[in-house]
Amino acid sequence: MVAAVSRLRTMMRFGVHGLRTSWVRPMGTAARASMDVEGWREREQGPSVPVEVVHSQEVDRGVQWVFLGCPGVGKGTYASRLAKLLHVPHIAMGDLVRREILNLTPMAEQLKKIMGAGQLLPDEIIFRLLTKRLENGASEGETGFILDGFPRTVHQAEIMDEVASIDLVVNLKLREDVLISKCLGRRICSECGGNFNVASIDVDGYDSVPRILMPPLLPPPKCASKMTIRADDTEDVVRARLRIYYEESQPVEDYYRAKGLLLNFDVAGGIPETWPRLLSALNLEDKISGSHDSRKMMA
Ligand SMILES: Nc1ncnc2c1ncn2[C@@H]1O[C@H](COP(=O)(O)OP(=O)(O)O)[C@@H](O)[C@H]1O
Repeated sequence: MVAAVSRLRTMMRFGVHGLRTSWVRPMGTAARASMDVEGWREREQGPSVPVEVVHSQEVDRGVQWVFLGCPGVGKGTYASRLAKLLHVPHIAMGDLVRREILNLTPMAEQLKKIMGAGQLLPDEIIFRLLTKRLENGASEGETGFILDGFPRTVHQAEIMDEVASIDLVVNLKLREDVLISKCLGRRICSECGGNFNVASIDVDGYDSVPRILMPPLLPPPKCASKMTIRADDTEDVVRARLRIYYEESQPVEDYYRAKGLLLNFDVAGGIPETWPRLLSALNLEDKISGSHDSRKMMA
């Protein structure tokens, strides 16, 4: 992990000092917003010191997994539970960006606008936020991660491959009508940050597609009056995010499939049914059966 962070930081420095095309994708695709990152660069880059790769070999590290899947599929729900179970951090790219916006950094308004339109942020911003998060984690002894929301493009996946070795990619799947309902039902507690969902999903199956039943995940009374809705969870923006997912992120599935790392998993119900099925698909049932944690994670 320390080596991965050092490599990422080294690549970023090369990027900043002239070899930028090696990792910053040209702007201007339909999905990618362009923004002025000069101010960001100056503030974030810090002094240009040589980076030493501290560990050449990593032993006994935690898992290095990636969660893929459309908006609303439940990446955060399941990645966070698995991260707890496997004692690694859950690193959600969207949360890192939202935190940056809350910190009122000089870039906040631009970030907000791009996110609000459902577009992808420039790679430079994403890599800087991720590097910073991984560096902080490495300094606290973190040795693995479950990434959620990164990589979102083949280019990001290629860069990731150069800095860390991904063990497994879990690709969550759910039909589109349900994804939209789930995004529109999403609520976040402004105080504790807890994620809830007011959508009550019960859609008939057809042909070989099974019926899908997902009860709402309602907040406890202490959070009920503090529910907020993400600015990008409106129907138009959710549809735009889905389009961008199909265009930019679905090829990432093919990328990892070709490497033999992709595990497809159908989310076909609420957490109590899906969580044990996911553990079984990951051969992790023995990690949890009968424990107190098991009951907590199914809620
Ligand atoms: N890897 C990334 N590359 C570019 N932009 C990103 C990335 N991850 C997150 N973002 C930005 O943050 C927004 C929210 O991300 P996230 O919370 O993961 O949403 P979702 O629920 O759509 O998976 C994205 O729509 C995009 O604007």
